[in-house]
Amino acid sequence: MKIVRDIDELRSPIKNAVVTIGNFDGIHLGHREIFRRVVSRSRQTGGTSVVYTFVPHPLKILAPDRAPALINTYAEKELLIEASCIDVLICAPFTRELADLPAHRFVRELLVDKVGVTHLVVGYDYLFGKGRSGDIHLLRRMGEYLGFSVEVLEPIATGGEVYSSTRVREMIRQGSVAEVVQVLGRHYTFEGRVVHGFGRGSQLGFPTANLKTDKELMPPAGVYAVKVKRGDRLYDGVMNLGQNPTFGAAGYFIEAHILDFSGDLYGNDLRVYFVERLREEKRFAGPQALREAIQEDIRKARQILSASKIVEYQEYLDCGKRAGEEQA
Ligand SMILES: Cc1cc2nc3c(=O)[nH]c(=O)nc-3n(C[C@H](O)[C@H](O)[C@H](O)COP(=O)(O)O)c2cc1C
Ligand SMILES: Nc1ncnc2c1ncn2[C@@H]1O[C@H](COP(=O)(O)OP(=O)(O)O)[C@@H](O)[C@H]1O
Repeated sequence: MKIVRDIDELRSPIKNAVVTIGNFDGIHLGHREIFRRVVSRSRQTGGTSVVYTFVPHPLKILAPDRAPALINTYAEKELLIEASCIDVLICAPFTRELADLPAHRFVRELLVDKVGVTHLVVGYDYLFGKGRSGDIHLLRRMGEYLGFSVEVLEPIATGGEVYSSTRVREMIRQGSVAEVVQVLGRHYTFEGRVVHGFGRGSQLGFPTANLKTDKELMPPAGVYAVKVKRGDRLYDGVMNLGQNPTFGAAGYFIEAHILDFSGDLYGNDLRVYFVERLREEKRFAGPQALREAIQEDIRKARQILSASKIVEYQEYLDCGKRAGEEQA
């Protein structure tokens, strides 16, 4: 996948560009259906599939107070879009000037003149341009005289509820990490680097890798059954998010105990996949009561994890095979 970080890098329009535009935070199953349409159309017409998105998320510039915690880091978003078999990702800087560009100028000057759109795929409620005044009617009208077609996707739902980034955020905030798989099509995950904690874990008998991450949206405090990826290996684990109230600690810690593992992890990058929430974080009477609770957490986690298979980014990266299926 080619990544364009500045629209002016595009010296000439992209050949037969089949484009979708949006923020795509979460890359949930609704987003993936949009990408699937873009890829399938570009393959039918010998064109180029293009995702046009913005960095940072527009609300971080326009209304930082209302900007939500992002589901994906920008690095994860790139990986997931690549894994959706897109040819070109435009990650354009979102600036005040861009926000002030009237919708019709955005279409003519950027989408048509710069990107070279021939077919545009958008969701039913897509709004864009200054004051969000551009909508699918404007796109269709402009498409007629500027020579591109517009495909509008109806809302895609599961269990009577439309897939949306807002719904994913609500589920994660509630700790519904098992249920969110139905909306994301994969497990909720983040990456972190192992840093030093207080050195209590080993004394407890359960050393924990304390993680530092730039992930914005995390599930609430509590204990979770997780899978932990280190290099190419995937381990079962238990994770605690919270303040470690048993030790009266102040702060917020993200820590994983990896089952059946011993070794030094400091400085390693680990990717954690949330599989199921086990319980709330509690204040125990002392280390012995906490130790017993962790033993019970591990027992439950083993049961859950032995029966669960996680879906990883790499498993989406099957573009050649999917192209074959579509032709068949
Ligand atoms: C599975 C698991 C469950 C935990 N549950 C709690 C809890 O309910 N309450 C609490 O105070 N600490 C809990 N902890 C966190 C321990 O207090 C923490 O791992 C210990 O203080 C080690 O901290 P350190 O990494 O800074 O040395 C849990 C840890 C694990 C691995
Ligand atoms: N099974 C394991 N799971 C997590 N970390 C482990 C494990 N075995 C060894 N370690 C190592 O032990 C360290 C954690 O020990 P701990 O006593 O909890 O110290 P800290 O307070 O620095 O986290 C981890 O960062 C890692 O390097």
